[in-house]
Amino acid sequence: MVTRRVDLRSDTVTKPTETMRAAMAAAEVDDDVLGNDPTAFRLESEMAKIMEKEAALFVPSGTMGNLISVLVHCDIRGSEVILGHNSHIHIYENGGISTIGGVHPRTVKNNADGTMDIDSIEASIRDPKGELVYPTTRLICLENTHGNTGGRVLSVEYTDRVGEVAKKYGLKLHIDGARIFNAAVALGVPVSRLVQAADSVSVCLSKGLGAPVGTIIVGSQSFINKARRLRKTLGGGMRQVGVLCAAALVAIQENVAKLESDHKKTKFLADGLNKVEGLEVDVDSVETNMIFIDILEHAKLNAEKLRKKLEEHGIFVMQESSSRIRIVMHHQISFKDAQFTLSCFQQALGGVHEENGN
Ligand SMILES: Cc1ncc(COP(=O)(O)O)c(C=O)c1O
Ligand SMILES: C[C@@H](O)[C@H](N)C(=O)O
Repeated sequence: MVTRRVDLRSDTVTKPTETMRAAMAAAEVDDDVLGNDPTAFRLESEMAKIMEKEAALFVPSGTMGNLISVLVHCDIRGSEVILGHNSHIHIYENGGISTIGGVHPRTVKNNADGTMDIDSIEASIRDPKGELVYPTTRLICLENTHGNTGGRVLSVEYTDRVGEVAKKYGLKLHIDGARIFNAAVALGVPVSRLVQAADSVSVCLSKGLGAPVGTIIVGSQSFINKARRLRKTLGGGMRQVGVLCAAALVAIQENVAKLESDHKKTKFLADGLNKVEGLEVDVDSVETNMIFIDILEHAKLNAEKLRKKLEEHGIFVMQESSSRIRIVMHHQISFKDAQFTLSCFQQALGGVHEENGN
């Protein structure tokens, strides 16, 4: 009977801490549709201040945060958004910006580091001379950290340069900042500086920050006023939402400081896994809390069998393909859990290969 559970499927799996549960139970609440739930107001004010934007809005999920942000910026029919071909908005949000919002996606190739080449972004902006036939480019979306490239960090300089392109062509810039705090901690910069060029940011509270639910979108007061109305249209207006916001306030107070340790545990595990027989990890690309593990041809087990074998020991990972597994670290994984996880991989696959072996 396995008693230990090491859940590395995602940083979305964390459970509310005791302090979060106490804060939820004691939360001061009111109807957030009819006015302002006082705890929601506190959270929104706190996040607007941290991100150095005029205003903020609590929404139920990162998907809704991105959808609302894109739809506010692209509120005219025939709008087009430039985004990464490997971005969360393009791949994991059911095409909501198009199916619900009628916004046309124009994808630009994501590089291995999560960026899109600036000249490719610029070349993808529609020429106004063709407005009779072309969609109209209105928005550029970045994602920081970038999930599908393994939690890669976009730099301040890169973000500022994309912001300059947006300004040059009269476009808006949205950042899917589901893990923006991980990026800021990895860079050692204030999160407000990292998003300075953005007109809007969607910040997940329910990922590395460890809140049970929710996302905050930040931007100008005018943007947030429109976002609040769209949130209601989408059914995201909630009543005594302070119960959830109270946990998010605790998450911000307690867990931002733990992100650096999450990254260290991730790096330790990546280093160790790269030495396991039959596995390959691009350790240099591990910058935050994610690891993509490639299962080599000659490995004793394929991804499916390895995932099942690990589950026998209470270790849960995300299978990305027949030959790739993803691990996401979070504050409820201890360093000992990371060591235990490594030993289970070693045991399942037959030990450690030489440093520069297969
Ligand atoms: C980069 C990124 N953006 C957005 C989301 C959507 O967040 P949610 O699952 O809360 O809808 C996720 C989900 O984990 C994500 O990884
Ligand atoms: C899979 C994806 O939707 C989720 N955001 C995660 O990273 O776990």
